[in-house]
Amino acid sequence: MTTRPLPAVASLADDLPTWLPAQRWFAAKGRDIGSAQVERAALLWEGAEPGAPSLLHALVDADGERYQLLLGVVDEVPDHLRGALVGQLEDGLHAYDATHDAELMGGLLDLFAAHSTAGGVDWLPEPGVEIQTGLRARPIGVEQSNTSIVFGEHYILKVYRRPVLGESRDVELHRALAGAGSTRVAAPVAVMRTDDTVLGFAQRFLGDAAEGWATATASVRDLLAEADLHAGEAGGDFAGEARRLGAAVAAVHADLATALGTEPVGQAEMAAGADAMHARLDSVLREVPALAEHEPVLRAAFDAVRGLPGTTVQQVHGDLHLGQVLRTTTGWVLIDFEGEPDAPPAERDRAKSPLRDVAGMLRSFDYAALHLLAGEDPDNQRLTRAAEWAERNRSAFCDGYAEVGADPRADAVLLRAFELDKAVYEVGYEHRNRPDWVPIPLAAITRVTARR
Ligand SMILES: Nc1ncnc2c1ncn2[C@@H]1O[C@H](COP(=O)(O)OP(=O)(O)O)[C@@H](O)[C@H]1O
Ligand SMILES: O=P(O)(O)O[C@H]1O[C@H](CO)[C@@H](O[C@H]2O[C@H](CO)[C@@H](O)[C@H](O)[C@H]2O)[C@H](O)[C@H]1O
Repeated sequence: MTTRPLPAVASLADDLPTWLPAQRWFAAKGRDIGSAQVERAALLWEGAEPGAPSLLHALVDADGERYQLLLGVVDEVPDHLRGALVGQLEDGLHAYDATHDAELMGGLLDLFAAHSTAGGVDWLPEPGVEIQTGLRARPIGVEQSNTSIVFGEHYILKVYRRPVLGESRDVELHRALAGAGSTRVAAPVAVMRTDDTVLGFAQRFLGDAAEGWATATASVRDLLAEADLHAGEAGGDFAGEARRLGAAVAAVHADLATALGTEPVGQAEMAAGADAMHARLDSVLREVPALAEHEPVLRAAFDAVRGLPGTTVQQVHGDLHLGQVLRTTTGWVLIDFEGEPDAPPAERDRAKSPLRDVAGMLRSFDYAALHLLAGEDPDNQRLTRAAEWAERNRSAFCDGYAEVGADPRADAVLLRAFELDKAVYEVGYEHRNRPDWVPIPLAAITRVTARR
Protein backbone atom coordinates (compact mmCIF):
# COMPACT_ATOMS: atom_id res chain seq x y z
CA MET A 1 0.00 0.00 0.00
CA THR A 2 1.34 3.46 -0.84
CA THR A 3 1.06 6.13 1.79
CA ARG A 4 0.10 9.55 0.55
CA PRO A 5 2.12 12.48 1.91
CA LEU A 6 0.67 14.34 4.91
CA PRO A 7 -1.69 17.03 3.60
CA ALA A 8 -0.15 20.51 3.73
CA VAL A 9 -2.17 21.68 6.75
CA ALA A 10 0.56 24.15 7.74
CA SER A 11 -0.86 26.34 5.01
CA LEU A 12 -4.03 26.77 7.12
CA ALA A 13 -2.07 29.48 8.96
CA ASP A 14 -3.66 32.00 6.55
CA ASP A 15 -7.25 30.89 7.27
CA LEU A 16 -7.07 30.27 11.01
CA PRO A 17 -7.07 33.95 12.08
CA THR A 18 -10.51 34.31 10.46
CA TRP A 19 -11.90 30.87 11.22
CA LEU A 20 -10.92 30.49 14.90
CA PRO A 21 -12.62 33.63 16.28
CA ALA A 22 -15.89 32.56 14.67
CA GLN A 23 -16.01 29.37 16.77
CA ARG A 24 -18.14 29.30 19.96
CA TRP A 25 -15.29 27.65 21.87
CA PHE A 26 -12.67 30.22 20.89
CA ALA A 27 -11.61 31.73 24.20
CA ALA A 28 -10.31 35.18 23.28
CA LYS A 29 -13.67 36.32 21.90
CA GLY A 30 -13.77 39.87 20.65
CA ARG A 31 -10.02 39.90 20.10
CA ASP A 32 -8.41 39.65 16.67
CA ILE A 33 -5.72 37.03 16.12
CA GLY A 34 -2.33 38.40 15.07
CA SER A 35 -0.94 35.10 13.86
CA ALA A 36 -1.70 31.40 14.02
CA GLN A 37 0.43 28.37 13.22
CA VAL A 38 -0.18 24.66 13.03
CA GLU A 39 2.12 23.39 15.81
CA ARG A 40 1.58 19.70 15.28
CA ALA A 41 -0.43 17.72 12.75
CA ALA A 42 -0.68 13.96 12.37
CA LEU A 43 -2.78 11.58 10.37
CA LEU A 44 -5.31 9.48 12.31
CA TRP A 45 -6.32 7.61 9.19
CA GLU A 46 -6.28 8.03 5.45
CA GLY A 47 -9.45 8.11 3.37
CA ALA A 48 -10.20 4.48 2.47
CA GLU A 49 -10.86 5.24 -1.18
CA PRO A 50 -10.10 8.14 -3.54
CA GLY A 51 -12.29 11.13 -2.67
CA ALA A 52 -12.96 9.92 0.89
CA PRO A 53 -11.75 12.27 3.64
CA SER A 54 -8.68 11.59 5.75
CA LEU A 55 -8.80 12.49 9.43
CA LEU A 56 -6.01 14.56 10.99
CA HIS A 57 -5.30 15.57 14.54
CA ALA A 58 -3.86 19.07 14.90
CA LEU A 59 -2.73 21.45 17.63
CA VAL A 60 -2.57 25.07 16.59
CA ASP A 61 -1.12 28.09 18.28
CA ALA A 62 -3.06 31.34 18.06
CA ASP A 63 -1.18 34.23 19.67
CA GLY A 64 0.28 31.88 22.31
CA GLU A 65 -3.01 30.02 23.05
CA ARG A 66 -3.11 26.36 22.07
CA TYR A 67 -6.22 24.90 20.41
CA GLN A 68 -7.04 21.37 19.35
CA LEU A 69 -8.61 20.55 15.97
CA LEU A 70 -9.82 17.39 14.30
CA LEU A 71 -9.62 18.04 10.57
CA GLY A 72 -11.25 16.23 7.72
CA VAL A 73 -9.10 16.65 4.61
CA VAL A 74 -10.62 16.01 1.21
CA ASP A 75 -10.57 17.14 -2.45
CA GLU A 76 -14.11 18.51 -2.33
CA VAL A 77 -16.03 19.24 0.87
CA PRO A 78 -19.52 17.69 0.58
CA ASP A 79 -22.42 20.14 0.65
CA HIS A 80 -23.63 19.22 4.13
CA LEU A 81 -20.18 20.04 5.58
CA ARG A 82 -19.59 23.33 3.73
CA GLY A 83 -20.37 25.29 6.90
CA ALA A 84 -17.51 23.48 8.65
CA LEU A 85 -14.85 24.49 6.08
CA VAL A 86 -11.66 25.80 7.69
CA GLY A 87 -9.76 26.55 4.48
CA GLN A 88 -7.99 25.38 1.38
CA LEU A 89 -4.51 23.87 1.64
CA GLU A 90 -1.69 24.75 -0.73
CA ASP A 91 -1.81 21.24 -2.21
CA GLY A 92 -5.37 22.02 -3.35
CA LEU A 93 -7.10 19.84 -0.71
CA HIS A 94 -9.71 21.31 1.64
CA ALA A 95 -9.80 21.05 5.44
CA TYR A 96 -12.96 21.14 7.52
CA ASP A 97 -13.85 20.75 11.18
CA ALA A 98 -14.30 16.98 11.37
CA THR A 99 -16.30 17.09 14.60
CA HIS A 100 -19.29 17.93 12.33
CA ASP A 101 -18.75 14.79 10.27
CA ALA A 102 -20.71 11.96 11.91
CA GLU A 103 -19.09 9.32 9.72
CA LEU A 104 -15.52 10.34 10.51
CA MET A 105 -16.29 10.69 14.22
CA GLY A 106 -17.74 7.18 14.36
CA GLY A 107 -14.25 5.85 13.53
CA LEU A 108 -12.82 7.27 16.77
CA LEU A 109 -14.42 4.40 18.67
CA ASP A 110 -12.24 1.97 16.69
CA LEU A 111 -9.16 3.85 17.87
CA PHE A 112 -10.28 3.55 21.50
CA ALA A 113 -11.27 -0.11 21.11
CA ALA A 114 -7.84 -0.92 19.62
CA HIS A 115 -5.94 1.04 22.34
CA SER A 116 -4.43 2.75 19.30
CA THR A 117 -1.53 5.19 19.21
CA ALA A 118 -2.67 6.73 15.91
CA GLY A 119 -1.47 10.27 15.32
CA GLY A 120 0.95 10.07 18.27
CA VAL A 121 -2.11 10.11 20.55
CA ASP A 122 -2.86 7.33 23.05
CA TRP A 123 -6.49 6.20 22.78
CA LEU A 124 -7.01 4.63 26.17
CA PRO A 125 -10.15 3.00 27.56
CA GLU A 126 -10.40 3.20 31.36
CA PRO A 127 -9.36 -0.01 33.13
CA GLY A 128 -11.99 -2.72 32.68
CA VAL A 129 -13.94 -0.84 29.99
CA GLU A 130 -14.49 -2.54 26.65
CA ILE A 131 -15.46 -0.02 24.01
CA GLN A 132 -18.36 -0.92 21.77
CA THR A 133 -17.73 0.12 18.15
CA GLY A 134 -20.03 0.72 15.19
CA LEU A 135 -22.23 3.20 17.07
CA ARG A 136 -23.72 6.17 15.27
CA ALA A 137 -21.87 9.39 16.12
CA ARG A 138 -23.44 12.83 16.41
CA PRO A 139 -22.06 16.15 17.59
CA ILE A 140 -24.28 17.50 20.38
CA GLY A 141 -24.43 20.98 18.88
CA VAL A 142 -24.92 22.93 22.10
CA GLU A 143 -23.25 26.17 23.11
CA GLN A 144 -20.16 24.90 24.87
CA SER A 145 -16.53 25.70 25.63
CA ASN A 146 -15.37 22.41 24.08
CA THR A 147 -16.86 20.06 21.49
CA SER A 148 -18.71 16.89 22.45
CA ILE A 149 -19.72 13.95 20.30
CA VAL A 150 -22.31 11.37 21.34
CA PHE A 151 -21.95 7.75 20.23
CA GLY A 152 -25.25 5.86 20.05
CA GLU A 153 -26.84 5.95 23.48
CA HIS A 154 -23.57 4.82 25.06
CA TYR A 155 -20.81 7.40 25.23
CA ILE A 156 -20.13 11.11 25.05
CA LEU A 157 -16.60 12.24 24.11
CA LYS A 158 -15.51 15.75 25.03
CA VAL A 159 -12.70 17.03 22.81
CA TYR A 160 -10.93 19.72 24.83
CA ARG A 161 -10.53 22.72 22.58
CA ARG A 162 -7.88 24.32 24.79
CA PRO A 163 -6.04 21.30 26.20
CA VAL A 164 -3.78 22.19 29.12
CA LEU A 165 -0.40 20.69 29.92
CA GLY A 166 -0.49 18.11 32.70
CA GLU A 167 -3.27 15.97 34.09
CA SER A 168 -6.88 17.04 33.56
CA ARG A 169 -8.81 17.92 36.72
CA ASP A 170 -12.02 17.02 34.87
CA VAL A 171 -10.75 13.45 34.42
CA GLU A 172 -9.07 13.18 37.83
CA LEU A 173 -12.11 14.35 39.79
CA HIS A 174 -14.46 12.13 37.79
CA ARG A 175 -12.18 9.18 38.51
CA ALA A 176 -11.97 10.01 42.21
CA LEU A 177 -15.75 10.26 42.50
CA ALA A 178 -16.49 7.18 40.42
CA GLY A 179 -13.83 5.30 42.43
CA ALA A 180 -15.58 6.36 45.64
CA GLY A 181 -18.79 4.82 44.30
CA SER A 182 -20.54 8.17 43.71
CA THR A 183 -23.67 7.99 41.57
CA ARG A 184 -23.53 11.76 41.11
CA VAL A 185 -21.17 11.68 38.10
CA ALA A 186 -21.23 9.86 34.75
CA ALA A 187 -18.75 6.97 34.73
CA PRO A 188 -15.43 7.63 32.92
CA VAL A 189 -15.00 5.49 29.78
CA ALA A 190 -11.77 6.53 28.01
CA VAL A 191 -9.22 9.29 27.52
CA MET A 192 -7.24 10.42 24.49
CA ARG A 193 -3.90 11.89 25.47
CA THR A 194 -0.25 12.48 24.70
CA ASP A 195 2.54 12.02 27.28
CA ASP A 196 1.93 15.44 28.76
CA THR A 197 -1.59 16.51 27.79
CA VAL A 198 -5.11 15.10 28.10
CA LEU A 199 -6.88 15.83 24.80
CA GLY A 200 -10.29 14.26 25.26
CA PHE A 201 -12.47 12.45 27.79
CA ALA A 202 -15.26 9.97 27.11
CA GLN A 203 -17.94 9.17 29.64
CA ARG A 204 -21.15 7.16 29.82
CA PHE A 205 -23.83 9.10 27.99
CA LEU A 206 -26.82 9.78 30.21
CA GLY A 207 -29.56 9.57 27.61
CA ASP A 208 -32.36 10.08 30.13
CA ALA A 209 -30.94 13.38 31.38
CA ALA A 210 -32.44 16.86 31.23
CA GLU A 211 -30.19 19.87 31.77
CA GLY A 212 -30.68 21.72 35.04
CA TRP A 213 -30.75 25.05 33.23
CA ALA A 214 -33.53 23.91 30.85
CA THR A 215 -35.58 22.43 33.69
CA ALA A 216 -35.20 25.43 35.96
CA THR A 217 -35.97 28.00 33.27
CA ALA A 218 -39.05 26.00 32.22
CA SER A 219 -40.28 26.39 35.79
CA VAL A 220 -39.70 30.16 35.69
CA ARG A 221 -41.53 30.35 32.36
CA ASP A 222 -44.52 28.47 33.85
CA LEU A 223 -44.60 30.88 36.74
CA LEU A 224 -44.45 34.00 34.59
CA ALA A 225 -47.23 32.65 32.36
CA GLU A 226 -49.58 32.45 35.36
CA ALA A 227 -50.40 36.07 36.12
CA ASP A 228 -51.43 35.70 39.76
CA LEU A 229 -49.63 32.71 41.20
CA HIS A 230 -46.66 32.72 43.56
CA ALA A 231 -43.61 30.53 42.94
CA GLY A 232 -44.86 27.83 45.35
CA GLU A 233 -48.28 27.64 43.69
CA ALA A 234 -47.36 27.36 39.99
CA GLY A 235 -47.49 23.94 38.31
CA GLY A 236 -43.80 23.75 37.51
CA ASP A 237 -42.53 24.53 41.01
CA PHE A 238 -38.81 23.69 41.13
CA ALA A 239 -38.21 23.79 44.89
CA GLY A 240 -38.28 20.00 45.35
CA GLU A 241 -35.65 19.64 42.60
CA ALA A 242 -33.57 22.48 44.08
CA ARG A 243 -33.58 20.73 47.46
CA ARG A 244 -32.52 17.40 45.91
CA LEU A 245 -29.83 19.24 43.96
CA GLY A 246 -28.49 20.80 47.16
CA ALA A 247 -28.27 17.32 48.73
CA ALA A 248 -26.49 15.96 45.61
CA VAL A 249 -23.89 18.75 45.66
CA ALA A 250 -23.25 18.17 49.37
CA ALA A 251 -22.81 14.44 48.69
CA VAL A 252 -20.26 15.19 45.94
CA HIS A 253 -18.37 17.47 48.32
CA ALA A 254 -18.36 14.76 50.99
CA ASP A 255 -17.07 12.14 48.51
CA LEU A 256 -14.36 14.48 47.20
CA ALA A 257 -13.29 15.21 50.77
CA THR A 258 -13.06 11.49 51.58
CA ALA A 259 -11.27 10.59 48.35
CA LEU A 260 -8.85 13.52 48.08
CA GLY A 261 -8.70 15.02 51.57
CA THR A 262 -9.38 18.37 53.21
CA GLU A 263 -7.08 21.00 54.61
CA PRO A 264 -7.64 23.63 57.30
CA VAL A 265 -6.60 27.15 56.33
CA GLY A 266 -6.02 30.06 58.71
CA GLN A 267 -6.25 33.82 58.72
CA ALA A 268 -3.31 34.34 56.37
CA GLU A 269 -5.01 32.27 53.66
CA MET A 270 -8.30 34.08 54.28
CA ALA A 271 -6.49 37.37 53.70
CA ALA A 272 -4.89 35.98 50.53
CA GLY A 273 -8.37 34.94 49.37
CA ALA A 274 -9.65 38.48 49.97
CA ASP A 275 -6.69 39.86 47.98
CA ALA A 276 -7.56 37.56 45.08
CA MET A 277 -11.19 38.77 45.08
CA HIS A 278 -9.96 42.39 45.08
CA ALA A 279 -7.60 41.59 42.20
CA ARG A 280 -10.43 40.05 40.14
CA LEU A 281 -12.54 43.12 40.84
CA ASP A 282 -9.65 45.37 39.68
CA SER A 283 -9.40 43.52 36.42
CA VAL A 284 -13.17 43.44 35.67
CA LEU A 285 -13.43 47.15 36.60
CA ARG A 286 -10.91 47.93 33.88
CA GLU A 287 -13.14 46.13 31.34
CA VAL A 288 -16.58 47.20 32.62
CA PRO A 289 -16.61 50.70 34.10
CA ALA A 290 -20.35 50.32 35.00
CA LEU A 291 -19.20 48.17 37.91
CA ALA A 292 -17.53 51.18 39.56
CA GLU A 293 -20.67 52.35 41.39
CA HIS A 294 -20.60 49.09 43.37
CA GLU A 295 -16.90 49.15 44.14
CA PRO A 296 -17.04 50.31 47.78
CA VAL A 297 -19.63 47.70 48.90
CA LEU A 298 -17.85 44.95 47.00
CA ARG A 299 -14.50 45.84 48.58
CA ALA A 300 -16.10 45.93 52.04
CA ALA A 301 -17.62 42.45 51.51
CA PHE A 302 -14.23 41.06 50.43
CA ASP A 303 -12.43 42.75 53.33
CA ALA A 304 -14.88 41.18 55.80
CA VAL A 305 -13.30 37.81 54.90
CA ARG A 306 -9.96 39.00 56.37
CA GLY A 307 -11.54 39.02 59.84
CA LEU A 308 -12.51 35.33 59.67
CA PRO A 309 -10.41 32.86 61.67
CA GLY A 310 -10.15 30.31 58.85
CA THR A 311 -12.04 27.59 57.03
CA THR A 312 -11.64 24.14 55.47
CA VAL A 313 -10.70 23.70 51.82
CA GLN A 314 -10.79 20.70 49.46
CA GLN A 315 -11.28 19.88 45.80
CA VAL A 316 -14.66 21.20 44.62
CA HIS A 317 -16.44 21.44 41.28
CA GLY A 318 -15.08 24.91 40.63
CA ASP A 319 -17.62 26.33 38.15
CA LEU A 320 -20.94 25.03 39.37
CA HIS A 321 -24.11 26.36 37.79
CA LEU A 322 -27.39 24.98 36.46
CA GLY A 323 -25.76 24.23 33.08
CA GLN A 324 -23.38 21.82 34.85
CA VAL A 325 -26.00 19.55 36.38
CA LEU A 326 -28.19 16.96 34.70
CA ARG A 327 -31.39 15.53 36.13
CA THR A 328 -31.56 11.83 35.31
CA THR A 329 -34.30 9.38 36.23
CA THR A 330 -32.23 8.44 39.28
CA GLY A 331 -31.28 11.89 40.50
CA TRP A 332 -28.93 14.82 39.86
CA VAL A 333 -25.52 14.32 38.24
CA LEU A 334 -22.70 16.90 38.11
CA ILE A 335 -20.67 17.29 34.90
CA ASP A 336 -17.62 19.23 33.72
CA PHE A 337 -15.12 19.49 36.57
CA GLU A 338 -12.69 21.63 34.55
CA GLY A 339 -13.18 24.73 36.71
CA GLU A 340 -13.68 28.31 35.52
CA PRO A 341 -12.69 28.44 31.84
CA ASP A 342 -10.77 31.71 32.22
CA ALA A 343 -8.75 30.69 35.29
CA PRO A 344 -5.14 29.52 34.88
CA PRO A 345 -4.63 25.77 35.53
CA ALA A 346 -2.86 26.27 38.88
CA GLU A 347 -5.79 28.34 40.14
CA ARG A 348 -8.32 25.74 38.97
CA ASP A 349 -6.39 22.98 40.76
CA ARG A 350 -6.16 24.82 44.07
CA ALA A 351 -8.22 23.43 46.97
CA LYS A 352 -11.16 25.73 47.73
CA SER A 353 -14.03 26.13 50.15
CA PRO A 354 -17.08 24.07 49.10
CA LEU A 355 -19.01 27.32 49.60
CA ARG A 356 -17.55 28.39 46.25
CA ASP A 357 -19.79 25.84 44.54
CA VAL A 358 -22.76 26.77 46.70
CA ALA A 359 -22.27 30.42 45.73
CA GLY A 360 -22.07 29.46 42.04
CA MET A 361 -25.36 27.60 42.23
CA LEU A 362 -27.09 30.37 44.18
CA ARG A 363 -26.03 32.78 41.45
CA SER A 364 -27.44 30.42 38.86
CA PHE A 365 -30.92 30.44 40.44
CA ASP A 366 -30.79 34.20 40.13
CA TYR A 367 -29.79 33.93 36.44
CA ALA A 368 -32.52 31.40 35.70
CA ALA A 369 -35.13 33.68 37.28
CA LEU A 370 -34.04 36.88 35.60
CA HIS A 371 -32.72 36.05 32.14
CA LEU A 372 -36.27 35.73 30.72
CA LEU A 373 -36.89 39.34 31.68
CA ALA A 374 -33.62 40.64 30.18
CA GLY A 375 -34.43 43.18 27.48
CA GLU A 376 -38.03 43.70 28.69
CA ASP A 377 -39.25 47.05 29.94
CA PRO A 378 -39.09 46.86 33.71
CA ASP A 379 -42.34 45.44 35.07
CA ASN A 380 -42.29 45.37 38.86
CA GLN A 381 -44.86 42.64 39.18
CA ARG A 382 -42.93 40.23 36.91
CA LEU A 383 -39.61 41.18 38.49
CA THR A 384 -40.94 40.58 41.99
CA ARG A 385 -42.32 37.18 41.06
CA ALA A 386 -39.10 36.13 39.33
CA ALA A 387 -37.14 37.27 42.39
CA GLU A 388 -39.51 35.24 44.59
CA TRP A 389 -38.75 32.17 42.43
CA ALA A 390 -35.03 32.75 42.91
CA GLU A 391 -35.35 33.17 46.69
CA ARG A 392 -37.55 30.08 47.04
CA ASN A 393 -35.11 27.90 45.11
CA ARG A 394 -31.96 29.34 46.66
CA SER A 395 -33.36 28.49 50.08
CA ALA A 396 -34.52 25.03 49.00
CA PHE A 397 -31.03 24.34 47.62
CA CYS A 398 -29.42 25.35 50.94
CA ASP A 399 -31.98 23.24 52.87
CA GLY A 400 -31.08 20.22 50.75
CA TYR A 401 -27.35 20.87 51.17
CA ALA A 402 -27.84 21.08 54.95
CA GLU A 403 -29.53 17.65 54.96
CA VAL A 404 -26.18 16.07 53.96
CA GLY A 405 -23.51 18.63 54.89
CA ALA A 406 -23.17 21.77 57.00
CA ASP A 407 -25.74 24.52 56.38
CA PRO A 408 -23.99 26.96 54.02
CA ARG A 409 -25.98 29.86 55.47
CA ALA A 410 -24.10 29.46 58.75
CA ASP A 411 -21.02 30.97 57.03
CA ALA A 412 -22.82 34.11 55.94
CA VAL A 413 -19.78 36.39 55.54
CA LEU A 414 -17.86 33.93 53.38
CA LEU A 415 -20.90 32.93 51.33
CA ARG A 416 -21.79 36.58 50.65
CA ALA A 417 -18.22 37.39 49.56
CA PHE A 418 -18.09 34.32 47.29
CA GLU A 419 -21.43 35.14 45.74
CA LEU A 420 -20.34 38.69 45.01
CA ASP A 421 -16.97 37.50 43.68
CA LYS A 422 -18.81 35.12 41.33
CA ALA A 423 -21.10 37.94 40.19
CA VAL A 424 -18.01 40.07 39.45
CA TYR A 425 -16.58 37.18 37.40
CA GLU A 426 -19.91 36.92 35.57
CA VAL A 427 -19.92 40.63 34.74
CA GLY A 428 -16.55 40.08 32.98
CA TYR A 429 -17.71 36.82 31.37
CA GLU A 430 -20.93 38.34 30.02
CA HIS A 431 -19.14 41.48 28.86
CA ARG A 432 -16.89 39.31 26.67
CA ASN A 433 -19.46 36.71 25.60
CA ARG A 434 -23.07 37.96 25.89
CA PRO A 435 -23.06 41.72 26.43
CA ASP A 436 -26.90 41.81 26.62
CA TRP A 437 -26.70 39.74 29.79
CA VAL A 438 -24.31 42.02 31.73
CA PRO A 439 -27.29 43.56 33.59
CA ILE A 440 -28.12 40.16 35.20
CA PRO A 441 -25.03 39.91 37.43
CA LEU A 442 -24.93 43.70 37.84
CA ALA A 443 -28.49 43.70 39.21
CA ALA A 444 -27.58 40.83 41.52
CA ILE A 445 -24.70 42.84 42.96
CA THR A 446 -27.16 45.65 43.68
CA ARG A 447 -29.55 43.26 45.41
CA VAL A 448 -26.99 41.32 47.44
CA THR A 449 -25.27 44.46 48.63
CA ALA A 450 -28.65 46.05 49.54
CA ARG A 451 -29.59 42.94 51.60
CA ARG A 452 -27.09 43.75 54.32
N1 LIG B 1 -22.48 12.23 30.58
C1 LIG B 1 -23.34 12.99 29.87
N2 LIG B 1 -24.52 12.50 29.43
C2 LIG B 1 -25.39 13.26 28.71
N3 LIG B 1 -25.13 14.51 28.33
C3 LIG B 1 -23.98 15.07 28.74
C4 LIG B 1 -23.02 14.34 29.53
N4 LIG B 1 -21.95 15.15 29.76
C5 LIG B 1 -22.22 16.31 29.16
N5 LIG B 1 -23.44 16.27 28.54
C6 LIG B 1 -24.06 17.35 27.73
O1 LIG B 1 -23.02 18.03 27.07
C7 LIG B 1 -23.04 19.43 27.38
C8 LIG B 1 -21.62 19.98 27.44
O2 LIG B 1 -20.88 19.28 28.41
P1 LIG B 1 -19.74 19.98 29.27
O3 LIG B 1 -18.95 18.90 29.93
O4 LIG B 1 -20.34 21.02 30.17
O5 LIG B 1 -18.88 20.68 28.13
P2 LIG B 1 -18.15 22.10 28.10
O6 LIG B 1 -17.00 22.01 29.05
O7 LIG B 1 -17.71 22.22 26.68
O8 LIG B 1 -19.16 23.17 28.48
C9 LIG B 1 -23.80 19.50 28.70
O9 LIG B 1 -24.43 20.72 28.89
C10 LIG B 1 -24.79 18.37 28.58
O10 LIG B 1 -25.93 18.78 27.87
O1 LIG C 1 -20.21 26.10 31.29
P1 LIG C 1 -18.87 26.77 31.27
O2 LIG C 1 -17.83 26.05 32.06
O3 LIG C 1 -18.40 27.12 29.89
O4 LIG C 1 -19.12 28.15 32.11
C1 LIG C 1 -19.06 29.44 31.56
O5 LIG C 1 -20.24 29.69 30.79
C2 LIG C 1 -21.47 29.76 31.55
C3 LIG C 1 -22.58 30.15 30.57
O6 LIG C 1 -22.89 29.11 29.78
C4 LIG C 1 -21.39 30.82 32.63
O7 LIG C 1 -22.56 30.71 33.43
C5 LIG C 1 -23.36 31.87 33.61
O8 LIG C 1 -24.52 31.74 32.79
C6 LIG C 1 -25.34 30.61 33.12
C7 LIG C 1 -26.56 30.66 32.21
O9 LIG C 1 -26.17 30.50 30.88
C8 LIG C 1 -25.80 30.69 34.59
O10 LIG C 1 -26.54 29.51 34.91
C9 LIG C 1 -24.59 30.77 35.49
O11 LIG C 1 -25.01 30.95 36.83
C10 LIG C 1 -23.74 31.96 35.09
O12 LIG C 1 -22.54 31.98 35.86
C11 LIG C 1 -20.20 30.52 33.53
O13 LIG C 1 -20.10 31.58 34.50
C12 LIG C 1 -18.93 30.48 32.67
O14 LIG C 1 -17.82 30.13 33.50
